[in-house]
Amino acid sequence: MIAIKTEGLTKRYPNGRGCSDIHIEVREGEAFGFLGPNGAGKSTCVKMLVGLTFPTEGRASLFGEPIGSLAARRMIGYLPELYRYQEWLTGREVVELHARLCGLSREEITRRVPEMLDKVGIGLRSRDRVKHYSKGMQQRLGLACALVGDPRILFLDEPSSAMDPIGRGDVRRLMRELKERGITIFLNSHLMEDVEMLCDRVALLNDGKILSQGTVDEVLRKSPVWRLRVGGWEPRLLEWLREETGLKIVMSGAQADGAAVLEAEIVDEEQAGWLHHLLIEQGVILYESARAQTRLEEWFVTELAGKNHRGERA
Ligand SMILES: Nc1ncnc2c1ncn2[C@@H]1O[C@H](COP(=O)(O)OP(=O)(O)OP(=O)(O)O)[C@@H](O)[C@H]1O
Repeated sequence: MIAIKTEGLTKRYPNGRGCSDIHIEVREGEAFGFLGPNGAGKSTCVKMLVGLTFPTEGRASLFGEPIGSLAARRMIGYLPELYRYQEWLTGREVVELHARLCGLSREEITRRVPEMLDKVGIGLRSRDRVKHYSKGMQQRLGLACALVGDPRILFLDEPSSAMDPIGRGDVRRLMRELKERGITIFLNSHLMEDVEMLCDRVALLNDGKILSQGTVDEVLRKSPVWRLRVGGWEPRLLEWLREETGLKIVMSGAQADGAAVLEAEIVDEEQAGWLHHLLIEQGVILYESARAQTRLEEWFVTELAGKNHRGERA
């Protein structure tokens, strides 16, 4: 079932910025990574999907319900990029308020609010006022608010931007758990590792438009480069190996004690076997050998190379 569908979704602000002609489909239970440089239009698109701002053209739906409708809004949980909660309330009161807005019954509120506060790791501080919370705690509070209504679709705009590495790890685990429960996740993030680990598919936005989209597996195509960490290396071997194998081999790191890292472009596995055989025959010690993988970060940088990032320009 399609959870999120957009057709030519466009928002043009009076200054001409925003995003345009966005076509995406996210299936139920999928995690979708929405990526792009600063100012690309990611938050604008999310704000339309959650019904906070209106499209100037195009349309979109959540499980078939038009965005902005009550039926669509009932299905979502949203952690905004710039979250601010009522400083004079306690954390618990803020989540209770969100639970009431979601229409939860008194019994559900009594059960779910403390459960969500514990889940995001602020249960012990839930009776403190928000003004005494750190930025990371406020972001955790925002996650509790997004989750309290038990949403079918979760929109997370930079969910761990204010958190320390421990907090980021907590959010990563939480997102994985939610995905395992079948919740559809739409994630805006600059943390490529998180996107790579969680998302099934990604779209890359630049200058308000989708530049590229596909499954994470497609994007992280296997690279032809093998990386070998070796010991007992002698510089004379490099030229000899190139001649024996006919492969393009470079040394990406060599030390006086014979430790070195080689990178070889290998198309088929026979060549890999031959290279490893020759190295061992020459008395080289193989500590590690693996095919290098393109990381999402490299994909992001490569796709955007030479492109204009209008959103960031004055
Ligand atoms: N309310 C607004 N009025 C006018 N222009 C806006 C408004 N909100 C955003 N913009 C502009 O629209 C473009 C897209 O902004 P948006 O916040 O959607 O980008 P983003 O991809 O979420 O960026 P970031 O990664 O920095 O959060 C930017 O050029 C921004 O300056």
